[in-house]
Amino acid sequence: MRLPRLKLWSQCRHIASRTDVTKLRNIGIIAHIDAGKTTTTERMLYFSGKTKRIGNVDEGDTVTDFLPQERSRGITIQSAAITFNWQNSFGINLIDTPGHADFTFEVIRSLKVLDGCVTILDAVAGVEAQTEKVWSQAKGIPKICFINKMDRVGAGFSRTVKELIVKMNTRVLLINIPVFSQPGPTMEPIFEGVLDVVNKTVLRWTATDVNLVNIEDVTSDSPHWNELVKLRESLIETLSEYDEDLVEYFLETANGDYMAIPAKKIDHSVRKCSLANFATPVLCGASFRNIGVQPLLDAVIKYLPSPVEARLPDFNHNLPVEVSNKKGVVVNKNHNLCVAQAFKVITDPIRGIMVYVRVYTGVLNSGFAIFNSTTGAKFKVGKLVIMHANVAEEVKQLNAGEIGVLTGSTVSENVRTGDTIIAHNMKRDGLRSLNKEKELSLKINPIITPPPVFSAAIEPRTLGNRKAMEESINALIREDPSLRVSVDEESGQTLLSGMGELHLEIAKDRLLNELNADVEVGKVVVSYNETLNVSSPLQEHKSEDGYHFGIQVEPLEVATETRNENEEWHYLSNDNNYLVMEKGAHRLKESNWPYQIPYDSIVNAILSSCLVAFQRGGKRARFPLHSCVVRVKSDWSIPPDLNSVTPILKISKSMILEGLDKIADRDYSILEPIMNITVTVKQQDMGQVLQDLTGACKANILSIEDEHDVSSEENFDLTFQKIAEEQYLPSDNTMDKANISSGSSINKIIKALVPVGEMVSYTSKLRSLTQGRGSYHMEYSGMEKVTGDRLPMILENY
Ligand SMILES: Nc1nc2c(ncn2[C@@H]2O[C@H](COP(=O)(O)OP(=O)(O)OP(=O)(O)O)[C@@H](O)[C@H]2O)c(=O)[nH]1
Repeated sequence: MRLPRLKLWSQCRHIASRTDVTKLRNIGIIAHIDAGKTTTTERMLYFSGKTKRIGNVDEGDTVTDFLPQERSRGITIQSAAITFNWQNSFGINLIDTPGHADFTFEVIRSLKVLDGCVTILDAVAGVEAQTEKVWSQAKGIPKICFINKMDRVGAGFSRTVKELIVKMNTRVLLINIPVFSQPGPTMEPIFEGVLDVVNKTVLRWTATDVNLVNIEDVTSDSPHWNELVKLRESLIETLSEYDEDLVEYFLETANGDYMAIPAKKIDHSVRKCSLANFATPVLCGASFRNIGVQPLLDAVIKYLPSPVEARLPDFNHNLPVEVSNKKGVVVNKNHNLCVAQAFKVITDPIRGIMVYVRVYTGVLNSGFAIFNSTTGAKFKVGKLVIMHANVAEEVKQLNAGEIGVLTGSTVSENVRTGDTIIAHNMKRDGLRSLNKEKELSLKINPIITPPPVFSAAIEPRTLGNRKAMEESINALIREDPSLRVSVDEESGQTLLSGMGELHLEIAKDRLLNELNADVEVGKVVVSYNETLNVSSPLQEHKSEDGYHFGIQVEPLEVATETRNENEEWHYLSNDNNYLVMEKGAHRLKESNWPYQIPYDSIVNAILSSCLVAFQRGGKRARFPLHSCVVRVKSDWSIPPDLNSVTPILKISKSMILEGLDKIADRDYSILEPIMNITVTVKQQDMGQVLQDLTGACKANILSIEDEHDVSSEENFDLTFQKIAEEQYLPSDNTMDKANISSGSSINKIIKALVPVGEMVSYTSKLRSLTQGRGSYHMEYSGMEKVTGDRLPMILENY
């Protein structure tokens, strides 16, 4: 046996090359609440040399959770983007996302611009509900799994891996597994390091210096040898299912010896499988104890894609896209075209509005003219910066693949979350030389926001404060488009709506304490909607001065049933409403356009009318309309010399409203948000919790399972069940001992569908029902029509 050696896992001193796109990784950290995302991010920043001390969530001094509300509550609310370096000249742009379901939108918009993900799992809790959700949202993005909290009593590495295979339907590649020391026969094993399957070493972290790692080669006389042989065999067998080159090497060069394949060869093969989403590399550690984070960073570089290997965004036009290591992504064969997407807006107290963008192709230069193809705005970009947590580095340009920030007064009115921006790489005012029809109208498909489920009324304390209140609400919404504001036409009341109670609570907190708004916030109520049961009669408008429109309002399900390729569907808002333009003669719009006003402007004008009309609400209780469609018949026309969209706006708005008025009251239905809830309780509390769910909460119980029991999985796929059974996994010694010694009962998981209105303040209710032993996770499932005795109850309360 060779003697162990000490490695100083020195902090990265190299400056990443900003021009070599193959050395860039844009990654996100995703997981269930409290899995350890922020703790892991803090360690990554420290080990990369970006910070000089390690911040802790529990002490409220982390770099990425810098909002006062994040620090005081110990949770992530906003995703934070940070840039740091690792290994020889690699740059990592990392986004730490929130785990709470109320902030799902933050995760969705981050995933849109990321090329790879690190999924963090809590080794005790296993694969939790929100992890399943974000995993499915990150479909198609290569992922690495980090099984964290291996130091906790009850940690189960293999049990968690098994859940991962069955619940996420993925093969796994065990890159390292936990190593424990056993202080005494009756004592708990202590997690101290990992067995590195690829490099055939054991890594032990020293308690005295977090940067020092004790590395021991595993040779045939080592106690870890037998385990390593089994793990290597299993790893190579899984890789061989995808990678024929490895099979060839294994048979011909390594002579069928699993231990003879060099680490480089295996890493290359793992990368192939990971990029193809064939399997998920799995590592483990305990970030809080600084164990396992450096190998995780190595894995990010080795197994996750660079921007040229990543999937491309969905563009609205089918333009040719070429990808090469040297030139990166080139759209429409135009090397001068820069396309970027804004994915996050924040208001910094010193720098003002900051817009985070991901550049997909070309170069974004400071001081150059930019075209926002989503809104049609043209402006000059001010300063460009790269964010290192809350420290900004000013740069002259952002290259393809990079994530950076636009600042300056011009960006605040001109860019919102989700907008596509176009620029010329070389010329300050080069927009005119770009192709108008194809390049300047190129859009990355927008980020769809989920609908809000709760609202609260907001009133200024004094009448003179209304303007200041509106400005503060606008600032809040600019940062978080999953918050929504609406004004009731009749009462003039302003309603702020959000994704959950916590979401609104944080919004209220920020409004009062950060933006110093002098407002009164009402109690939280459910965001009900209304929908149509029947279509409106066809409304026709024909005037001598050349306007002709045929407009009809329909329930979404009616429009979906008859949907065909002669229709153009435009998504309206998160209320699941659409505008359908029947194509007809206007299909020839590009080659033979008879009007002065461009087609897109006409559509945008009608979209605005739809929004206003749907927001006015239905006839039952004036709740905003949901799942409705405005259909514009194909034979519409406008005066050819018309140069303003105002008349189109006016005509279409009044036609939609007339159509809605002609539908009888009884043909409107109230819709309520239905939530998917997962409650985790001890066996002894289950009866009471179930009784409350089915009784007071009107829940529809979907299933009751033992925690970690994957045999009754809903998405149960026999192939992956078999893969899980065949996967070689070491025994979970801490978990078994923990269960035997504490005799703790297994948790039960109740899954149900519940109307959101019955879940207000459920956190405190569950706490009292279970003496604080229960927990739950809730997310939006969909809207359902309210029937029976719930209907008069809802109408009475409004
Ligand atoms: N024992 C142990 N505790 C850990 C470990 N990593 C994180 N924690 C603790 O777990 C709790 C949650 O950690 P966070 O890093 O805030 O988790 P998160 O996933 O970022 O949480 P949200 O952002 O709110 O979703 C904190 O109390 C951490 O100290 C670990 O490796 N071992």
